[in-house]
Amino acid sequence: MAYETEKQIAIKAALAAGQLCERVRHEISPEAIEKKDRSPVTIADFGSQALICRELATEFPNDPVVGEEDAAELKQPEMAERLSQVADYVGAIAPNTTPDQVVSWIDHGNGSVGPRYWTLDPIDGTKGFLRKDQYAVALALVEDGEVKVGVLVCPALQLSAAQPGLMFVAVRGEGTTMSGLDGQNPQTIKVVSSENDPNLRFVESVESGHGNQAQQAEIAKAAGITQDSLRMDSQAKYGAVASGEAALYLRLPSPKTPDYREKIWDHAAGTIVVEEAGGRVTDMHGKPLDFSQGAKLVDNQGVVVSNGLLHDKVIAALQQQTS
Ligand SMILES: Nc1ncnc2c1ncn2[C@@H]1O[C@H](COP(=O)(O)O)[C@@H](O)[C@H]1OP(=O)(O)O
Ligand SMILES: [Mg+2]
Ligand SMILES: [Mg+2]
Ligand SMILES: [Mg+2]
Repeated sequence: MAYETEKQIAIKAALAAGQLCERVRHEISPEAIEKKDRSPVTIADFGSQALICRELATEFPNDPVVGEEDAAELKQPEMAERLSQVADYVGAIAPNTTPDQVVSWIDHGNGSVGPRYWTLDPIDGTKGFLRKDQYAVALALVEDGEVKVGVLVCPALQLSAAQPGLMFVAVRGEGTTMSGLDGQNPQTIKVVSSENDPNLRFVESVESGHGNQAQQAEIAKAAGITQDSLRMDSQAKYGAVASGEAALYLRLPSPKTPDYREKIWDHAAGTIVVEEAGGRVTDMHGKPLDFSQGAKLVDNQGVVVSNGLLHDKVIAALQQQTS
């Protein structure tokens, strides 16, 4: 099987990072939420990136990693205490970790997009993380602009009666699986395959500023969706489409930030998870997402993620609106 080592290492690293994030999150006090104290997400973000980069640097020393975070802030003298907190959390999983190692692992994520690279969002959906809603650890391997391996660890996601905590894993040409966070018994998943499916609904961000909720509602309606949207933080939305919990995910540019360009780490892992489950991912003009241009998807605007069946209808509705 292709990319077997990459897949196994990515799973191991993302699960360890998810474990660290959950430990930090369980310790968030209600007062911290009240005060809008962002330190828990800072600690978990840095710890997650450190653990994943440590694994990738050891196993694939020649592969650049394009991670969301860097250690510039954490290296400041006034951040010494924060850095030692991060080192303690990382050390619980990778014993004897020093603060210097943490800094150098995080900075391993400062790589550039090239013919082969990894991209990492150590916590996608920081607002969801702090609200104790959805968030994801998202890791993907990209070669020649095409995502080849994607892992999404969603520690708070619960789609059936089972325990919360789901992992989605996809390898190009080999399908997508979903499992619990023990990684046992991965099940192959498929997108919604009929227009009569009760899950013919759409997902969108909780954050109104990350999209255009009014336009998203109109387009979903034009595509034949009659149910209200399901709002969810993070790339967990891609997991919802891949597993057939929803048929469409719309992320249209917010009128407040029309020039916003999406980041590669916010979409790479999710894209392959949906495509390998039988779905489609493009921008709002129907163009494939181009992961070869740098950290931003400079040639794409908005994102449309579907079960495939609905895709052309959605793009046509968008074209009609703007013509
Ligand atoms: N104006 C914007 N439009 C779309 N996405 C945004 C915007 N501002 C921030 N984001 C990104 O949305 C992601 C969260 O998505 P969701 O709302 O679906 O959970 C974050 O990674 C965040 O990036 P950043 O970390 O740079 O703020
Ligand atoms: Mg993100
Ligand atoms: Mg993030
Ligand atoms: Mg962020």
